[in-house]
Amino acid sequence: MIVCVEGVNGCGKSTLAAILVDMWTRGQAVALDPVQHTRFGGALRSAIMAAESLGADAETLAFASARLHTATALAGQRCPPARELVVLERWAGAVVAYGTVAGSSPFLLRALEAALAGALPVDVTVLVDVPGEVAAARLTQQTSTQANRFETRGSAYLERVRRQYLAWASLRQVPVINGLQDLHTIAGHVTRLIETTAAVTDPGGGHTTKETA
Ligand SMILES: Nc1ncnc2c1ncn2[C@@H]1O[C@H](COP(=O)(O)OP(=O)(O)O)[C@@H](O)[C@H]1O
Ligand SMILES: Cc1cn([C@H]2C[C@H](O)[C@@H](COP(=O)(O)OP(=O)(O)O)O2)c(=O)[nH]c1=O
Repeated sequence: MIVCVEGVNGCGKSTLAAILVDMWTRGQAVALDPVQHTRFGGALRSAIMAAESLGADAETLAFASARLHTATALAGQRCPPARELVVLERWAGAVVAYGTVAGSSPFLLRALEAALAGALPVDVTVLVDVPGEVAAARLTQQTSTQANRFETRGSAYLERVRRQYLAWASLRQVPVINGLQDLHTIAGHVTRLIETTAAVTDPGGGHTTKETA
């Protein structure tokens, strides 16, 4: 089972991914950042962050390339069986939302979105939605990790990315979860979506997750 959590920086993806992994009872569960999952992706991300002036299409292509390489790596390990859980922090939605705000060509974005969708069979995708202001405030409070250049552009930038994410979710019928709710309520929503999908893909598999409190 591959679950993808999309959303702007600070919407709660990493925290939610950790909760989902912790709640999984069927088999192994792992959360991963598909950009940095491989050494190649990590190196690309460092190069993107270090680049002084990177054109929008070059930047979008580089992010997508890192993600596509992760798809190859996951396929090499064979895609997870229904009893295992992989939670991806962003996939194709990020390319569209961040890429649109960056000013990438719509043709390139459409092609990359299709390539990403074809590269990995994501079972459940959700968008965790928070206003840019809330996301920016959460990021300012975070002291554990060093902010990247996308995280220091402020609430207006995050709000623009959020709007693109919402437009994408509406077009692709991706469920939108209100990220202002309590984390366990959010995890409960995602768990129900996972259970519904699991009932179709692994009908005899029994309960997927622990009860949410
Ligand atoms: N639903 C929530 N309510 C309140 N705070 C939250 C919620 N989700 C995440 N946070 C907090 O917001 C900050 C950013 O969360 P994080 O999971 O790192 O976001 P992301 O991975 O999307 O950048 C963290 O300090 C986290 O504890
Ligand atoms: C253009 C573009 C930007 N971004 C932005 C959003 C992230 O803040 C930043 C780094 O991505 P990533 O390493 O996936 O996430 P994070 O640092 O938030 O854990 O790049 C993408 O993720 N994908 C894209 O296609």
